Amino acid sequence: MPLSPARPVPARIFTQAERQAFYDIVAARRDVRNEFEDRPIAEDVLKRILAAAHAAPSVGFMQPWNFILIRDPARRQAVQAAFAVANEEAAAMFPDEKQAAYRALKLEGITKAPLNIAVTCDRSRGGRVVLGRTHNREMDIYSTVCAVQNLWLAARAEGIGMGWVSIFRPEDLRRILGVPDHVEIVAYLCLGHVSELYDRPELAAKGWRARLELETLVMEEGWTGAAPEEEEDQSPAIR
Ligand SMILES: Cc1cc2c(cc1C)N(C[C@H](O)[C@H](O)[C@H](O)COP(=O)(O)O)c1[nH]c(=O)[nH]c(=O)c1N2
Repeated sequence: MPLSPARPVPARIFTQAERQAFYDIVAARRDVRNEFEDRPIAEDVLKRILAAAHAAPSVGFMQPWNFILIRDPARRQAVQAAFAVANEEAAAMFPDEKQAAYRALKLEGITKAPLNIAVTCDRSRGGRVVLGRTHNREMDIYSTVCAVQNLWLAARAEGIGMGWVSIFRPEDLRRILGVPDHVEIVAYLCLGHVSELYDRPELAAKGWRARLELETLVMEEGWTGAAPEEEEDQSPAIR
């Protein structure tokens, strides 16, 4: 395939409607646990979502990710069982007065969602010395998280809900999925069509934790001290 010349081409200017569509998708993305419908995701849709993930930035263009697609009900049952063990341990970590509220939350859609995806980071890809990772070894993990966020937004654009489940003993997932030691499991994701979604984070809707005010998080020129936590804002549209 002929390569295009190695110099910049004009940057496309997006229309106001295109920009707004992007911000609407960002604002309407949710972490989904329970609203999954029981119908498969079409292969062409899945391909586009994965292509969006693969278009993410990565340190030294390392592209350290793999996407393990998990559809087998028996394997998802095993993952669900691993979650249940860890979730019981998790509940016990909260102060007594929060444990009942924690146990009332639904924190995964592993068997309800028709598709699970484990996103991994191959820490050996691209060799030992990677451009941009020379002074911070975690940059390949951060890159993989960028891919997860692209995947999450693309899924929402396609009408697919996604939930991230992180309440596992890492060694349990590694065993169930047969992941080798040099590869880190960065995210375990549940995906499926959704026709209903919360209009704000479910944890906010259920009173677990409120969204912080953006203005309290922005600092000028240097660290000026974290502000005390404020009242919930109502997740306004981004305009
Ligand atoms: C790294 C990471 C890990 C997790 C999550 C997210 C991220 C980024 N979230 C989802 C999280 O609770 C959710 O994103 C916030 O509550 C905000 O809600 P929205 O994503 O805006 O709907 C999440 N949710 C859940 O029900 N079980 C889980 O184990 C996790 N784990």
